[in-house]
Amino acid sequence: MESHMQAKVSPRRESSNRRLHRLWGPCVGHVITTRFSSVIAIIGACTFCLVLFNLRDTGVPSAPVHPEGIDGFRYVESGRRALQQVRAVNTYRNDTVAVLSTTNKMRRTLPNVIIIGARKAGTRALLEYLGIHPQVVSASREIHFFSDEENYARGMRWYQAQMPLSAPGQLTLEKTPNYLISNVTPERVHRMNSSVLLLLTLRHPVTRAISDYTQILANRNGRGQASKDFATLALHGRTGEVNQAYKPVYISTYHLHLARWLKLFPLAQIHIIDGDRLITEPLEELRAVETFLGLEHFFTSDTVYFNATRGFHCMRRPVNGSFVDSCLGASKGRSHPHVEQAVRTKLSQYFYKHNQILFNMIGRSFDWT
Ligand SMILES: Nc1ncnc2c1ncn2[C@@H]1O[C@H](COP(=O)(O)OS(=O)(=O)O)[C@@H](OP(=O)(O)O)[C@H]1O
Repeated sequence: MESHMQAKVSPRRESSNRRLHRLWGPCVGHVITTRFSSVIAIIGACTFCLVLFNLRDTGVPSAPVHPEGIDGFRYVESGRRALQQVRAVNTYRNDTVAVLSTTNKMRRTLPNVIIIGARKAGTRALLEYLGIHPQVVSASREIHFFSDEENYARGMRWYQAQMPLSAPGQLTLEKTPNYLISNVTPERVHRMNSSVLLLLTLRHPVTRAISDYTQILANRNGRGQASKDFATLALHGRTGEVNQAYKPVYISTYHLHLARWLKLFPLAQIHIIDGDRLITEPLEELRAVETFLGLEHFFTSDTVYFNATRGFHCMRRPVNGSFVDSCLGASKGRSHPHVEQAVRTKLSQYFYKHNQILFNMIGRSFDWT
């Protein structure tokens, strides 16, 4: 066969082949001596190029690829593109650390979205609303992983095991309002996943502080402990000045806490929800959250509706193919104790300058007069 094919080679080509043979050695010369060998050489060269192409450094691991075809992306800090890439990275990372459950394709993943606070600003309502979205699963209880030393010492596997099962493509959501004010949490969250998406609900600082006090009061009453009134705790008795160290006041000084997060996370990665509007206009706030998370629009007045008996919005939760009405428990939406207008004014004046710092920080303002 080989000698037959060689017989068809022209004398001119034969002499050039002999030159090549002399130059590149017997091996190369032999390969290109015949047309058949040339075709083999071209195929070989193409295969070699393909291998080189696949081995190139793309900056992201080449496997595993997300079942929906989403591969890892580099995170670029700019607007919408950044968020799209953040989502892709989240999906990718969670797939790589997924603990496969016994249920086919369902798994527990580390959260790709965290509600970091603020306490008493509607975090539970936000979690429960998002929990009925088909593309979201949420951990029902507060995990306190990053902010609690004992829990943090249990490790990332433990944290992951606290998450609900999710299908590929679903986001996993956790909420622990204490994360906002915890000094150690931003750095720990960042170490877990620098691309995690953060949700932060903010409420009028005075209303939030009174709501916080109401919660503490209810807990103390439940334990049979006596309590001072709000004004006594929030203002210094002798001077009448605001007691900045009183925790409900301190928590409402939002910029102090957010500044720690912004040292590590770009603002584009933190979506701020107006907690007051979440009470009155939840659909608008939820639609903005859907857009931020890249979810399909699911919430309508059918799924989130005002319940006149409850005095708050409630939701229709999908259960076994039908919808079940569901409102938050009695610990949400408690009536607040009376606080004198003079005390409210004093606090509003105190918060004014802090609010301005916050508004500059986030490029957005709230009507917190
Ligand atoms: N739909 C609906 N139903 C009931 N309550 C609602 C709802 N949406 C927002 N809120 C407001 O949420 C406030 C409680 O905030 P949190 O869930 O963040 O509290 S907690 O920190 O988890 O204890 C709670 O504050 P208070 O009214 O002071 O109790 C509510 O006003």
